[in-house]
Amino acid sequence: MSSIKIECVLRENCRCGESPVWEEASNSLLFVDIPAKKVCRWDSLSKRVQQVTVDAPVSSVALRQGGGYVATVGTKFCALNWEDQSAVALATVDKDKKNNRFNDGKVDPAGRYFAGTMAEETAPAVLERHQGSLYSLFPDHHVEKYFDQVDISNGLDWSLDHKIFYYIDSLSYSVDAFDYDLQTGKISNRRSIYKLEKEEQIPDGMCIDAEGKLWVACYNGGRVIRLDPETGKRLQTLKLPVVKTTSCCFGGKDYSEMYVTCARDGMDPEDLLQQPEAGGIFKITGLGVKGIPPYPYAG
Ligand SMILES: O=C(O)[C@H](O)[C@@H](O)[C@H](O)[C@H](O)CO
Ligand SMILES: [Zn+2]
Repeated sequence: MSSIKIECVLRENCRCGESPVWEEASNSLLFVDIPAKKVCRWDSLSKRVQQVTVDAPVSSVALRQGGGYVATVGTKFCALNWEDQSAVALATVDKDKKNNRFNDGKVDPAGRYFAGTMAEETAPAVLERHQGSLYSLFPDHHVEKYFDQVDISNGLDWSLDHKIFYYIDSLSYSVDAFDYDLQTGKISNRRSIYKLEKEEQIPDGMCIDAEGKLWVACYNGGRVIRLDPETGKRLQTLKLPVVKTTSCCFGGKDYSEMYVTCARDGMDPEDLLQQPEAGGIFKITGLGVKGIPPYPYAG
């Protein structure tokens, strides 16, 4: 039995930290602060943070093949150039929905950038329902839409054999699976693989580990849970000293560490006193299981 250690490695005071992504080439963790319109890069060796500010809420960031990054900014899929701090639109979605923005996004094993949308929140988890959709940006920059009627498009990842796509629409309180066709990027046969228990609260970001199990950050639940998608059973619960845990990824040496983002927005002054690390970046070691490298966008 390994001994699990959970520490706040960066007190960043993110309003809503999200989309942690490990960049092996720079030993860095990328993440965003959605309402602060910031993409951050934390160098795990120097412990320094760099940031790029964009002109709209930025909900996800991903690596790009050939260098640089892609990000979802407002309702745009963008190419992000770190050196000149520019974000250039590659495609726009939900043009008829002025109150929408993108939320979580991630690249599939074939290099397509998947991301879903939602109506802007008036408070955490308070928003006009059924306004979101799930999309992907193909390497040739065309966009495909999968479905609409989404409340809060959130965590996503693919099984290790690339045959299943896992997806969370937060207000369904369910982790869902689809059959996945990697060749075409098509999804089918939606089903629920896990329903959250009441105390687990709202399912948010998610990632898969090298054993094919899913790790789901529970917003308001102050925890990350490990699920077996085959049996539908919860295998493990990691409790954090902050309640608004938003997402997780593996990183560090051989992807043996887990990084967790969280939010401050929606907390009252008393909560903030009790959770001074809210909005920080947490590192979890000693899990005894590794993750897999993130896939880069192929366009
Ligand atoms: O982190 C995200 O994915 C959203 O953008 C957040 O706003 C929370 O998920 C939401 O508030 C909880 O439901
Ligand atoms: Zn999220």
